[in-house]
Amino acid sequence: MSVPTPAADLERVTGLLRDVPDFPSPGIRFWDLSALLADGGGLAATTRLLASAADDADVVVGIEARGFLLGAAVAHALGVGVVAVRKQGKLPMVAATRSYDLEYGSATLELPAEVLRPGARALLVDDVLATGGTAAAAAELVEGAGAQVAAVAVVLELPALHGRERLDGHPVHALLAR
Ligand SMILES: O=P(O)(O)OC[C@H]1O[C@H](OP(=O)(O)OP(=O)(O)O)[C@H](O)[C@@H]1O
Ligand SMILES: Nc1ncnc2[nH]cnc12
Repeated sequence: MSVPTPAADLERVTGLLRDVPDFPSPGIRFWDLSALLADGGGLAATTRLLASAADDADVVVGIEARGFLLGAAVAHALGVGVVAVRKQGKLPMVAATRSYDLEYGSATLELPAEVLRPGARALLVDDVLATGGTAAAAAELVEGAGAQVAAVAVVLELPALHGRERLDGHPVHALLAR
């Protein structure tokens, strides 16, 4: 069977994206990838499209929690490993910590110690880029460890929240914008 075209992949991703009003708080339009991740063809299409953001990356960094699912799939597709950037308090050995605000609260991310090689080209993967607080914190953690951000790849960008502007010119590869 032939590999679907990027246009066919994008159509499949678009058709499986859901939005939910007033979650997790009133006024937030929440983009839910559950149906996309649960669909084998949809997950494969998403993985191919995200992996094309930086096919020369030598590690993927997946951001908790939804970025873990996508990050591991993208890493497997690229034949590289995945580093899980976690919410505070989950890792036994921590290289560095960054706090940030997002659309509906604040959070703290941690990079595991001794797994990101200095000089590595890291592809950051997450589901949504909204205010950019999460991706910017992850990028700072990566760079603080002496690695480079090859690109930030997300399924969905919310351009009204200007997340891209917080990413210091790092290439952003968003499959869709809403
Ligand atoms: O661009 P930002 O405004 O920072 O928002 C984007 C982040 O928000 C969501 O994660 P959330 O913190 O809700 O965590 P979860 O994936 O663990 O549910 C999403 O998965 C991104 O990581
Ligand atoms: N509106 C939204 N939908 C899903 N994830 C998000 N992360 C931040 N804002 C979001």
